[in-house]
This record gives sequence, C-alpha cells and structure tokens, in this order.
Amino acid sequence: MRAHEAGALHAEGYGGPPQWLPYPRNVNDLLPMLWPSSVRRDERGRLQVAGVDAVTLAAQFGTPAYVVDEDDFRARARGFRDAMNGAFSHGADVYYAGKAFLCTAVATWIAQEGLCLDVCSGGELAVAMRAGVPGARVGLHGNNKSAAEIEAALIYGVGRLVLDSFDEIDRVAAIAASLGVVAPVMIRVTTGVEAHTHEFIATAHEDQKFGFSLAGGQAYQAAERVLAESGAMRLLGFHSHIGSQIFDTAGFEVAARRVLDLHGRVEKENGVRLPELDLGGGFGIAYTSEHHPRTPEQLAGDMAAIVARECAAQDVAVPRVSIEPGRAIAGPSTFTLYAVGTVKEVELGGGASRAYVSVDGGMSDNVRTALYAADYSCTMAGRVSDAAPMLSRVVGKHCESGDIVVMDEYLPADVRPGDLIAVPGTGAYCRALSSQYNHVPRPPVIAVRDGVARVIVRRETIEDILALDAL
Ligand SMILES: Cc1ncc(COP(=O)(O)O)c(C=O)c1O
Ligand SMILES: N[C@@H](CCCC[NH3+])C(=O)O
Repeated sequence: MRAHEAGALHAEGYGGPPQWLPYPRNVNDLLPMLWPSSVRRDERGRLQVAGVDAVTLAAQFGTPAYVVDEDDFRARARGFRDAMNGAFSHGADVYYAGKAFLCTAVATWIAQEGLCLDVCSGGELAVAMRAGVPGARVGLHGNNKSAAEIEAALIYGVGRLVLDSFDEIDRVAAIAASLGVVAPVMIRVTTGVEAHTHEFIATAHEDQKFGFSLAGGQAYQAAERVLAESGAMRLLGFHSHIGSQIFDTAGFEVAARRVLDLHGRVEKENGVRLPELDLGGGFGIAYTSEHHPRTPEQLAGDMAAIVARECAAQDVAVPRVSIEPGRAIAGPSTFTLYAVGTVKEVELGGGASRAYVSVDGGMSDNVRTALYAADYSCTMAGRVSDAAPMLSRVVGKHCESGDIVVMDEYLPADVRPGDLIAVPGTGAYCRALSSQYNHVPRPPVIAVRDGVARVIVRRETIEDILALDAL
C-alpha cells in the first residue's frame, strides 16, 4: 500500500484492513510519521510548518523548494546524541553523515547540538571548515580520497580518517609523514552482511567497492600495516557500515559481532588497545506506512547490549562507540513544495485511468524514485478538497518518462494547475543527489523555525548554469 498516505488517515490506525478515508476528510489528514513534527493544516486547509503556511512559503520563495523544519532536524540530531549517551555509560559519539544533506547552516546545527560530522569529500570538508566545526569532531570517509583531500583533512586536524584500501594506507602514511603529523585512522571493514535494502545502497556484501574484506583477511592485514606505521598513523579502531535504509536488526547485529570479533583478535594478537569502534549509519525511515523505523533509543540500546556482550566474551575493554546516521536525522525533517503545471488523465484500460500530475521540478531535485524505485507520498499543500480521490502519478518536467516523483497517490479529482503539492521525507539524498538535468536550476532550501522562514541554500539561477560555460 502506498497511495494516499500523506494525504489521509487510516481509519484503523496503522494496522487492520485498509479503510481509507476519502481525501481529505478533515484538516488533520497527515500521517505524523511522514512529516516534520510541526506540520499541520491551518484553518484554511493550508499545510503549515513551524507556523508558516505553504502558500506564503511558495509566494515568498517560489517553487519547487525544499522546506526544512529546523527544530525537527535539531531534535532528531539530539535524539540520537541522547540515546547513545544514555545507552553507553562511558559516552558515545554521533557523526551526522553529511552526504545525506549538508550546507553551512546544517553543519552549524550539528555542531551546536553536540554531534560530530562525517564528511566524504573535500567539498563536504570545506563546508565543515566554513561552519567552524572543530577538526577533532570531523571524520573523513571515501573509497578514493585524493592526496589533496587527505592533506586538507590532516592540516585541519580531523579526528579520524577512515581508510578504505591498501593504496590509501600508503598514501596517508606518506602525507602524514611529510606534514610531520600522526594521522588518527580507522579501518573500514566489509563484514559480508547482505543487508536487506536496494542493491545500490547496500555496502557490506563482498562484491562491492567499499572497505577491507573481513572474511578474506584483508581487514586484519590492513590493521597490521597501519600498526607498522606508528610514526605516521594511529589506529583508533574499525568501522562497519552495512548500507542505507535498513530496518532489519539482524544485519546490524551480525555486522557488529563480526567487527567486534576482529577488534578483539587484533587487540590480543598485537598487544594493542583500540579505543574506538564505529558501527556506521543506515537506519531506515518511514517514506510510507509500510515502514516501521526503530527509535534511536531502541537502536542504541541494542548496540550497547551487543558491544557489552561481545567485549565481555572476548575479555577486551569496551571501546568508545560511534554511529553515523544521515537519513534518519535529515530525511523526515524536510518536504519538497511543488506547484502543479498540468494534469492529464490517461486511460489504463478496463475503465481505469490515472492522472499524470506534472510539477515544476522532478528527477533533478529527487532522483530517488528513478534510481532506487523509492516510494514517496504527497498531499495538496495549499488547500483541502472534498472532490473524490483520483489515482495520480506525480511527475516532473524533465525529458524522461522515468521522471517520476511519486509513483502512486490519491489526489482529489479537482487537482489543477497552480495547486501546491508537498512531498514529505525529502531531507536526505534529494538535494544532495540533485542535478541540473535539462538545465533546470536546483531549488533552494528554506529553513523554518518559530514562524520565521529563511533561505539556507539559495535557488540556483539560469545565470549560475550559464556561468559555467566557456564562451
Ligand atoms: C560510511 C557511511 N556512513 C554513514 C552513511 C549514512 O547512511 P544513512 O544516511 O543511511 O544513515 C553512509 C551512507 O550510506 C555511509 O556510506
Ligand atoms: N543515496 C542513497 C543512500 C546512499 C547512502 C550513502 N552511502 C539513497 O538515497 O538512498
């Protein structure tokens, strides 16, 4: 089931037989799990976020636009921080995975809320530096970091570089030696876990590009190589990340057990102490009511139990644990606001039909539907309607038939040009993966807090795009 979720309440809550209320029966028609916490409808039927309504936002900033509820984003960040500190008695660290969505304001929020920041390129590192995130609280990832990226990170004094290949071990050792610093490093391990998620976003099975294989022995060898370079590198510990948008707890558990087994063996057999362990991110969020995310408390509690059990079994000290949630912080805090341009009804045969509702963005601002067959839902944001529900597909304005934003949704049959449509759950990997396909400028990101909306990433213009071209 995916149609109608953002736009209507299930009559029986989330269980039981589907009994959808006609669209939208009342003004509180939004499934809370899909929206930032402040979102509601006002008395005019307009979607409202942190006290500002969607019609006002569209008039002031234009469409399409990503709209982030700043307090919701901050609360999700704090939620992970507090849950990890609550579960691990000696403290723990949360590295927000900036790849989900990063800009200077977000890096500032993350630092203010007491989190660390995971960056995976020189560009993301530059944002962290600009926001003044202390180097010690930044981690640098990447399976092919350039020498310039490594050097910039070491000069900035990042708290960790996560190593991904033997070539990189040599490269980091040489650069650290030339700078006269000791690089704090972790080793990314491929644990062999087949995570239950889309193939393109699973990262711990053997046949993919990330990390050192645990089963093949390379992860152990990598540790030996790093330990042998003690003048240039300090081994903090191991890192495991099994993939993204994962709900299945077994995958996390198996990965944690395997990486802790390696951690214990390396400590004992080399007479060293590894002070840290990173268990990655990947925690799934609800895009539809089919998804049932676990709370940060549940996730942290489970991790703490596994770590305590495995360390006791191996008789090694409990390392300081870190995690790297991206989607679970950024995703639900944001919705994309579009304006409808055209509505076209297409006969499907057998008397059935579908409305193609074209909006003023599309795969350039949200490629996840095309790339991962991701499920989204949507609702009218500027008004409510008593018209009958109509099976609709929300599509973009690009020259591709796969340019689909929301595959199936029930919208009221009187949806028309000029209506506003809001798509929830677009805070992670939408702006981050956006493009200028068809030379469509990227939308702005608008942060709303306490009744005030402000631009945190400005809209691109056609002049921005033209400026890249040589004459
Ligand atoms: C190493 C690493 N850490 C953290 C993340 C964040 O994942 P998510 O946004 O699913 O929490 C990713 C992306 O999958 C990643 O590759
Ligand atoms: N871009 C992916 C997630 C990849 C996470 C980065 N390792 C998505 O949108 O779901």
